[in-house]
Amino acid sequence: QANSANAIEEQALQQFKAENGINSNAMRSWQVGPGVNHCTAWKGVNCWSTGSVRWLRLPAAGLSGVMSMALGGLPRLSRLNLRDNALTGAIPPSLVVMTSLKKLTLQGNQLSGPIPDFLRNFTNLDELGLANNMFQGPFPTNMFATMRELQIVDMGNNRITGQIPDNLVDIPTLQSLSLRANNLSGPISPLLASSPSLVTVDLSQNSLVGPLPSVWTVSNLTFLDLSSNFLQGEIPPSLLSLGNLTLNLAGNNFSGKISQSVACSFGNAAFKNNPFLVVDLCASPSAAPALMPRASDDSAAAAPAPTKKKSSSSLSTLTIVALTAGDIALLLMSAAGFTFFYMWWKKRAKNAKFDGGKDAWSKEEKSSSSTLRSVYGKELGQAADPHRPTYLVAAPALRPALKACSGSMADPAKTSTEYLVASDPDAMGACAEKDSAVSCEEFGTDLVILDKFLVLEIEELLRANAMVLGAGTFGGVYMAVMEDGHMLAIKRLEEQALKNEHVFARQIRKLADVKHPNLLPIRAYCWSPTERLVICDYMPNGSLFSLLHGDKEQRPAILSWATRHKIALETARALAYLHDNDMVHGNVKATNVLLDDKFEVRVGDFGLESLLEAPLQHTSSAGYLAPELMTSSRRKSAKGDVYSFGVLLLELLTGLEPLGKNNMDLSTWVQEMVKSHRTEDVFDPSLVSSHVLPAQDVLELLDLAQACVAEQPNRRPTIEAVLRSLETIVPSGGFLPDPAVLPQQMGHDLSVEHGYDYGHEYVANIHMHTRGPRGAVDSLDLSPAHIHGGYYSDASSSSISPLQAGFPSSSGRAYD
Ligand SMILES: Nc1ncnc2c1ncn2[C@@H]1O[C@H](COP(=O)(O)OP(=O)(O)OP(=O)(O)O)[C@@H](O)[C@H]1O
Repeated sequence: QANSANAIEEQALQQFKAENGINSNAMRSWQVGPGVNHCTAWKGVNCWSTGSVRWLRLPAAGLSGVMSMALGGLPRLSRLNLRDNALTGAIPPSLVVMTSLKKLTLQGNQLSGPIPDFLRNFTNLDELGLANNMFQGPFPTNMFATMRELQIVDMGNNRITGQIPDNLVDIPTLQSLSLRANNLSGPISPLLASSPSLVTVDLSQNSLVGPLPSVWTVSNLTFLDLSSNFLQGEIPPSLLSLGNLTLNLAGNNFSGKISQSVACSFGNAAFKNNPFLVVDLCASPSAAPALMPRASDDSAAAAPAPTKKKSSSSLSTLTIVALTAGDIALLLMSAAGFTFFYMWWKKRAKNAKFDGGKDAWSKEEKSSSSTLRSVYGKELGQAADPHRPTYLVAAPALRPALKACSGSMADPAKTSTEYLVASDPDAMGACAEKDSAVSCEEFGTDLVILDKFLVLEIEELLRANAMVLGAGTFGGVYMAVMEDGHMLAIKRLEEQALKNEHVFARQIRKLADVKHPNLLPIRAYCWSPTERLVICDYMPNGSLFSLLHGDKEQRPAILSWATRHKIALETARALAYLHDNDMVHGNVKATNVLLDDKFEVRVGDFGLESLLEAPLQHTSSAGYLAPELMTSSRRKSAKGDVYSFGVLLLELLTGLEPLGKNNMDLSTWVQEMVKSHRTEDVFDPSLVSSHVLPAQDVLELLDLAQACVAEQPNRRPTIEAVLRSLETIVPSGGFLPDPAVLPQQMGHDLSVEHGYDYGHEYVANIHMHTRGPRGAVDSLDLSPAHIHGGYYSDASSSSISPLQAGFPSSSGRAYD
C-alpha cells in the first residue's frame, strides 16, 4: 500500500514538473527510470522514512506557469518552499490536504487572488511566507484563529486590505510579522503592543490610522517600522523607553514633542516627515541607531510623505526579513566603505601570494584575477595556512559537505531518521512518542536557522560561490557569496564533532543564544551523520591577525593607534560578557578577533568546544596559552583568557606575532625589553616614526598588557578590571614628538627643565618626566612659554593636548 501511495506521489511530482518545471535547470535531476528513487535522486525532494514526500524545496529554481494543482498529491508534506520563482495564478485549492505543513514559503512569485480560506487548516504552520506577490482582498475571517504556532508571517508587498486581525497579533509564538506595503487600514491593536513574543514588526507603507496603543510592553521587540501610514496622536513614552529598539515612525501625522535625547537614541530619521511633531534634533545623529532603508525598498524614512510606494524588487534569494541596525548596515555597506574594502581586499590577496601562499594557490588561481568566482568541483589546492593572511582559494570540499547536509547525498538506503535511530535511540524514542511526521521533522538532516531574521535554504548555499578562508582547530572555514551578495562564513567541524544530533542541537542553540554586539553570532547550522556545519556572517574586514600581520604597507592607515585601542576595548567587552555569563572563551587570539564592515569587533569561535565529542587538550594556540595551562590538565579558565588577551594587547602594541623567531614568546620579549630600559623600542614601527615617543596612554596600555600576562594567574586582573582600565584610557595621538628632534623641527625657542642628554642643544620650557634611557615621555607639561615653529599658537597652554593631537607633519605645521 505504501508503495502505491508513494508511486502516486511520484506521479504528482512529475505532473508538477510538467506544469511548472519546463524551464527549470534545477529539475533536470528529476529523471524517471529503473532504480531511480525520487526521494534521494531528485533535487529539492526529501522523504519520510515511509517514502512519503516530506519536503519540496525549489527556491529560485526557474519555475513558471500557473501553480500546479498536482501539488495536492503530496499530503504528508511538511515544508513547501517555492519562493523566488515565477509562478502565477492562485494558491491551488488542492493544497488543502497538506495539514502537516510547517513551512509554506511562496514569497517572490506572481501569485494572485484572495488569500485562501483553507490556510486555516494548516494548524501546524510555523512559517507563512507569501510576501512579494499580488494577493489581494482582506484576510479570511478567523484565518489565524487556528494557526497558533506561527512564528514568522511575511506577507508584505501584496494588495491585502482590511484590518490587521487581532487573532494574528495575539499568536503566542509570533516573532516576526511583516505586512508592509499593503493596503491595510484601521488602528494598531493594543494586543500588538503587549505581545511578549514579537521581535520584529514591519507595518510600514499601509493606511493605518488612529493613535498608537498607549502602553507598550513588548519586551522582546527589537525592530518596529510603522513609517508611511496615517497614524496620529502623541507617541507614547512607553514606546520610546523600550531599550534596544530600532524604530521608524517617519511619514505619519504624529504630534507632540520629541526630546533631543530621544532623537539621539532613535535617530532623527525615525521621526521625519511628521508635520505636527516637534523634534529637538539630535546634534550628532550619526551616533544614533537610526533605522535605515532596506536595500530593495524606497526609503520609508526618507520618504517625503506617507505615500504608498511598492518596491519593485524584493530582496533576492537570501532575504533578511527584519533587520537589526547592524544587519541593515551590512546590507547597505556604503559605497566608499565597499570600495575601500575591495581595494584593500585586492591588495591583501595580492600580498598573500607573496607571503607564503605559494602552496595554497593552484596554477589556475595564480594566473587568474582575484575576482570571486564559482570554483565548485575543481580541485584547486588546499586550504590556506590559518596563520597567514587570508587567501582566495577554491573550496572543493564545501559543496559535498553541503550536499551531505541537505540529505540528498545520504545513503539512499537509509533516511536521516534511521541514522538517528542508530546514533541516538533515546531521541528517536522521544520523537516517536509524540507521533510522527511533524514532531520528528526537527531530527532530519537540514539547515537549521537559528537567527529569526535569516531566510536561507541549503540550495542557495549549494549555488553560492565559495572560497576557503583557512583551517583552524575545529576544521576548515569557507566564505560563501550568496546571489544577492551577502557573504556567509561556514565552519565545517571535523570528525570529533558531536555525533548525536539532539545533543549537538541543544549545545549550538545555547551558543546562538549568547548575544553581544562584539560577539559573532551563529546564524544557522547543519547536522548530518557525516557533516556538521556552523554558519555565521562573513566579516568583510577579516581578522585582526590579517590586519596586523598581513599587508604591512596598509597597516598604519588601517590600524591607527585609536583603532587599536578601540579593538582592544571591544574585544574586552566581548570577553567580559562571556565571563559574566559563566563562559570562558578558551581561544582568544587575533584570528578570532574579526572586524565587520564598520571595523567593529566580533569575537568568534566562543564555546565551539562544547560541540565536540571530547574536550580538546587545549584550544588556545601557541604564544597565547597561559603558562599554567601548558602543563596542567585544566583546559581553560577565565584567567587563561586574560592571559591570552594580554598577548593580544602586546600584539596590538608591537605589531609582532605572539610567537617570534626561535619560539621566543612575545610576552617574554616585551618583559626583557622593558627590563633593559628599551621600552620605546617595543612599539610597532608603523606607528612610531623616528621622531616620536609613546604617550602616557600607550604606556598605560603596555602596563595593562603586562599585568594580564603575569606568570601567576592570581596576579592577573579580571577581565572586568581590564575593561574598566581600558575604558579610562583615552587614546590620544598615541605618540609624542621625540625631544631629541625638537630643536631641528621647531627652532631653538624650546627648553627642557628635566635633564635630557641626547647630545642636542635645544630650549623649551617643557617639563618632562622620563622612563628609560632614551626618555620615553611619561608625562609632559607645557609651561606658559611660547613654543614656536608652527606647532603651538597658544602660548598660555599648560596642557599636553596639542602635542598629542597627531604626529608632526613633515612641513612642521602639525598643530596650531
Ligand atoms: N566569520 C568570519 N569572517 C571572516 N573570516 C573568518 C570568519 N571566521 C573565521 N574566519 C577566518 O578564517 C580563518 C580560519 O578560521 P578558524 O576559526 O577556523 O581558525 P583559527 O581562528 O585560525 O584557529 P582556531 O580554530 O583555533 O580558532 C581565520 O583566518 C579566521 O580569521
